[in-house]
Formats: sequence, structure tokens, C-alpha cells
Amino acid sequence: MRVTVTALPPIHPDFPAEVLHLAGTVTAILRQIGVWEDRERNVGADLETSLSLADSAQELAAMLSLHVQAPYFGSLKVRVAGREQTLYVGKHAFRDLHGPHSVVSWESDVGSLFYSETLSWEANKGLKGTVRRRRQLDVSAKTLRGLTDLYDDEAGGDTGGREQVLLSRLSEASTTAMRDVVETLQPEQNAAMRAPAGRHTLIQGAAGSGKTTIGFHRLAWLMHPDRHEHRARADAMLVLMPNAVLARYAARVLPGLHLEGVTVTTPEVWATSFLGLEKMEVTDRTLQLLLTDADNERRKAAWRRAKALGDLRMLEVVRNHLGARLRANLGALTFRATVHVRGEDHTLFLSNEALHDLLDGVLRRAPLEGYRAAFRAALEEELLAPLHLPDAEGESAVRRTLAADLTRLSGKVFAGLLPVSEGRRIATDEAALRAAGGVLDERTIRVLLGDPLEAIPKPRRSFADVTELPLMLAVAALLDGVGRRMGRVLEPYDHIALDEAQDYSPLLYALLSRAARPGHLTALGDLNQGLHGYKGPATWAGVQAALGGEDRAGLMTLGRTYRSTRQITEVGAGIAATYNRAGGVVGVDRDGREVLRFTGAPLAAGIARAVQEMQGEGHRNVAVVTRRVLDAERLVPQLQQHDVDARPILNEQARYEGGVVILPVNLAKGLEFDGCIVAGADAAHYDPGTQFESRLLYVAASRGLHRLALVAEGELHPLLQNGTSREAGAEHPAGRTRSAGPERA
Ligand SMILES: Nc1ncnc2c1ncn2[C@@H]1O[C@H](COP(=O)(O)OP(=O)(O)OP(=O)(O)O)[C@@H](O)[C@H]1O
Repeated sequence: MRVTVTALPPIHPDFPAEVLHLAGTVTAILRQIGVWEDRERNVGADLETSLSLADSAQELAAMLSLHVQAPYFGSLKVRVAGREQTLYVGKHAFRDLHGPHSVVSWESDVGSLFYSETLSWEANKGLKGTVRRRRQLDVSAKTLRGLTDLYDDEAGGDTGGREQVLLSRLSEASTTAMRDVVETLQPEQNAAMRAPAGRHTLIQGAAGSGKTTIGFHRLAWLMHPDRHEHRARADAMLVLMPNAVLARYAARVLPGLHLEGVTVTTPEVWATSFLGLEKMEVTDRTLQLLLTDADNERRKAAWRRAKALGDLRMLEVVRNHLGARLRANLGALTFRATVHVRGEDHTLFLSNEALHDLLDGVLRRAPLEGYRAAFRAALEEELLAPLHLPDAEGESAVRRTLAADLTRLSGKVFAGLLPVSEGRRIATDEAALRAAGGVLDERTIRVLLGDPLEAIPKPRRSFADVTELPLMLAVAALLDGVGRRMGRVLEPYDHIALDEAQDYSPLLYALLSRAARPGHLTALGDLNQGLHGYKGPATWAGVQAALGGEDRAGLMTLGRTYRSTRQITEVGAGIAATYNRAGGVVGVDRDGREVLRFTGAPLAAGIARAVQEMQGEGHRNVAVVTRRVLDAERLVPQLQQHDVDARPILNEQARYEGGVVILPVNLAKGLEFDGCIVAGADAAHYDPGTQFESRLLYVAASRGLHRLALVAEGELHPLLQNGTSREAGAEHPAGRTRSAGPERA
């Protein structure tokens, strides 16, 4: 009998000790869960206290039991004040009251040391701490499966282990949900995620640099008690994403990060529901024109008009316009009412001049609660002051007496001001645009007054265009505030995160910053990926200006991309180089198989061939990405003829459930798949003369983790020709030699 001996990787000398430590931790956690679950012990002074003690103990037990299978994923050996200790880092903190098996959570301040490259830090009481070792521990089902030192000062410092762990994680198959990357967060991502709480944060990063992922981790980080006054509550946070398919895909990361309750939606859905316009259709007529109109001048005019509507200066225009309308409504009104105080009747009177003074004061302040509430409060204060009421009770009695008269006055002053009509009027009314005291230059006014969209049909039912929504929101925000609706009151969101933040206008930024606590906006985007440049800012500096300047809004950059293999990243880089001003993007150097290039056969045949090849390699989630919805619709039955059943995702209501899917590129944004097939990767589908189309091609080609196929009936797109094409009709290669040669010399 022949015996083959394969060399096993050497076992780390600390492995046995780590196995013991893990067993000790699991036992300690189970003991603690037992204590919490033991109702007898949770006895308070009375029944109610006992019940509430038992409830919170049950909750703690349930939470901890989620983590008993894998209580930690790393450790840190640190030295503080001459004493060495090892801290274990996990997804959930655990305090071992009886032994050395505590776990610190990844979001804590000390947890950050696991990810960063910092070697010393300021520990408690001004003592200096030093990191001596960082170790990754691969734990699942209460078992230690691997151990990798990332940094060890006894072994000469950096070991290269971090990259090794990352590469093995990135090689795993995709899932139908966005993953959390708590265990393998990279130093630059960690720094971005922990950008100071309470200061707006803008994060620029290329496709696949982990922006969306980091955004959600930042929310989890904000929920940790170490954030003190900046701590956020899950149900008071809002995430805005470009489309509903992506929003649902991303929302599946929430439970793993204990973020249940966070609202994840699209800006259009959020804005229309905030404005109470759920029934309205939302259009993007500018995009429609850009995609269908061949006239360059008209395209330019439409682009400029959309840009101008989202310009930050429009906030000033809206303020001015509303001010003028309110002053006109107030006109010559005066206020008179009688109240009964300390047994006597008092007549309260405010002259027209006094009313105008009060209104002007409010307009100058542009208070967050809105003009209406602030005007009312200012009136009450002015009326109550001379009465010298001794207590709160007396005050509220007088307020009650005045309520009806004040409501009547306010009704007259605020009459006829509705967000939809007023927002629309401002954009088209020359007087309103000019009245803003020179805020807008002549050129911008002319751009706004033009109507390049004339030929684009309007829906029959009532609608709001995406370029108008910020103006409508501005009217609502200035009149009545903006934020999170809690019954009849508005509260600021604890935090708002914006994904694909390059698609938000500066005006929208200014409004969203009013909807959150000061400094509580995180925007993640890639200016180079912007598909909707006509809505978005030209530079991050423009966003910083909208958020109150650089002091209020920090900008960070993620320089590496993680999603795809080297071969796929190279294809993307070749496309982006044509318009990307930021220069090359550094991808994680993960080797994969060559990019498939199939030409010379009907599209469906080439696609089917690519699907089968990818499936043959064991990839489960494969996407066929088309240029348009119509292309996808047509291909579904054609693919069936080739024995491929691709599930269509044709609108935002569809759900991504994995397997083989077919979808247009606009819905593929932000999603990722084991294998991605660009269907119609040619000049006929992606016009090489239009930058917008190149950006779309980039989005399509950057969706694959492990495998990419470019399929065209004729020649591939000029930006994709650096490679060897195969005849799509050629023999399936599994286990056989590939026959096709280069498509052209
Ligand atoms: N530190 C990490 N460890 C493991 N995987 C990571 C890490 N960072 C990012 N990834 C993975 O890289 C992929 C890209 O991440 P993500 O979708 O967040 O990037 P993005 O910048 O938002 O991309 P896009 O701009 O294309 O939408 C995901 O599969 C994510 O899980």
C-alpha cells in the first residue's frame, strides 16, 4: 500500500493555550446566561421590580447567547504601566466577573486598537499603553479553527497576516445579503468608520472600497456607550440608498450589527413620505432627456438647469421668497385679545409694526423648528412678558385663552404656502429668482428660466420631479422644520447616512443636515462613479460648503478596493481611467481566473455559455447585467431556449434572492455577485462618445467578486478590447483545451 504524506501547516505554539482560553470563555458565558435566565435570582423589592429585572435579564441572556458560538475573533496583547494583559475582541462585550474571560466589543475605543496600526495609545489616567501583539482567531461553533498573528513585536512586528486573513475572507462565495466585515476591517476603513462623532463625515472611495459596508458599521459604532453624548439609537437613524433593491439587500446586514429598527430607504421615498406625497409619481425627466435626446445643446441646458435647481444658493432664494410672501400676508394686520389675569381683564395688543418686527426676527434666524412654530413662540413671549405671570400654571392658562386668536393670526400669515406649489413656483418665477438680492447671477437665472425638458412627456397623474423635490423640501423645512416624525412633532434624526452620496445636490445636503443632530451626517460616495452628475455636487468641497465648511465636515478617502479579483479590477480600471480624475485605484491583489470574453454568436448563446461556465466552477450567484430594462426582458425567454433560467429583476419592487438573475445596470448598482456577465458589452449598448455611458459600463463591469464575462455579438466595446476573445459558440472548456484564438490581430 502506498501512503501519501502531505505536509501539514505547522501548528502555532499558542494553539493549545488558545483552545483552553476559548473553552473557558464559553463556560463563563454559559454560566452568566444561566444566571440571567434564573428567574429566582432576579427578585426585586416588589413584583413590578422583579418582573422588570427578569425582563432585562432575559434580554441580556438572549443577546449574549447569540455570541456564544463565536465569542471573539481576535486578541490584543497590551502593556500598560509595566503590566501585560491580553484583551479578547468580539462582536459583543462580556464581563467575566469571576475570571479572566472577559471580551471587549469591537466598537469600543479599545477595540479600535485591533484594527489600527497604532502601537501606543493613551490608556486610563494618562498612562501610556503599548500594543505588543494582534492576533486573529477564527472561531465558529465554539471551536478554534485557526490562529494568525497580525502583528507581533517579538517576531519582528508586522507579519503580513492581516492581508492573508483578508484574502481568504474575500475568496468566499457571495451571499444574498450585504455582509458585515467586523472581523476583517482594514486600518483605513477603521479610521473612516470612527471619524469623530458629532462632525459631519464625507467618505470618498472607489467601487468596492467598502463604503456602504463602512456606513452601516459606523451606525453600529455610534450606538456604543463609548460615544457618550453622541450615542445614537437604532430607531432614530436613517440610511438613504439609491434604489429599493439595494436598500433591501443592504438592510439584511442590520441584525448582525444589532441595528434592527434603522430606517433604510431611498431619498425619493423618504422625501415624498415626509412631505405627505406618497401617492405622487416621482419622475427624473432630466435623466430621460439625457438618455434620449441627441441634441447636445439641449442636453447641456437640461444638465445645467438640474444643477442650478440643486445649487446651495437656492436655499437663500427660497428663504427670500418665503420671507416676501409672509411679509405680504402679514400686510397691515394687528393683534388684539383679552385675557383674564388675577381677577382682571387685560387687553393685549400688538401693533402692525411690532408684528413685522417679530416676523423679521424669526426670518433672520431661520430656526430649525421652522418659521411657523418660531413665530408663534415669539408672539406668545411678547404677549406674556408684560403680564409678569408668577408661575407656569398661570402661563399655560393664558396661552390656552390666546390659542384660538393666535391660530387665526398664524393661519392668515401662513396662508397658501404649500411645499409643492411654492417649490415649483420658485423655480419658474423670474421675480422670485431675481428678488433674492443678487444671490443668483444672470446666467443662472437664465438657465433656470429655460425649459429644456419641454419635449419630455409629463405623467398624467400628479408628479414631482427629482430635481424639484429638494426645493419642495426646502419650503417645508423652512416653514415647519425637517426631521423624524414622531406623531405630531418633529425630532432630529440621531444620525443620517447617505450612500452613493455623489448623487445628492448641495441643497439637499444643507436640508438633510437640518434633519439630523448637528454634525450627524455621514456621506459615502464616489465622485467618479456619479451616474447622476446633474443632481450631485461637482466636488466634495461643494458639499463641505453646504454643511457649514471644512471645520464642520471632514473628508476622508478610502484608497483600496476589496470586491474583485485582480483580473476584474483591471478591467474596471481600464474603463474608469478614461474619466477618472483621481488616478488609479489600488485593488487587493487577489488572483482569480481570466476575464471571459465571448463574441461572434447571438447574445443569448454567449450569455448562456458564460452562465454555464461559471456554474460549472461552482459559482451560485450569477448576474446577467444588461444596459436597459428592455434588453433584460427580451433576454429572459431567449436564455430559456439555452437552458438558462434567469430570474428577472426589472423594477425596484423586485427582490434579489440569489441564484442566476438578470437585471439592468441601474438596478445592479451597489449589488455584487460571484459571477457577473456584462450582456451587450459593446459600443451599440454603451455609446463610447458619452461619459455617462462609460460610467454605466464601469458599474456593470465592477459587480463581480470572482468571475467576469464580457459578452457581445460583434466586437467588444473599445474600452474592453485588451484581452483575448473566444467565439461564444466554441466548445465548453470544462476539462478540455480551449480552441478559440484572438478575435483580432
Ligand atoms: N474589510 C473588509 N473585509 C472583508 N470584506 C470587505 C472588507 N471591506 C469591503 N469588503 C467587501 O468588499 C465588497 C465591497 O464593499 P461595498 O459594497 O461596501 O463597497 P462600496 O464601496 O460601497 O462599492 P460600490 O461603490 O460599488 O457600491 C463587499 O463584498 C464587502 O463585503
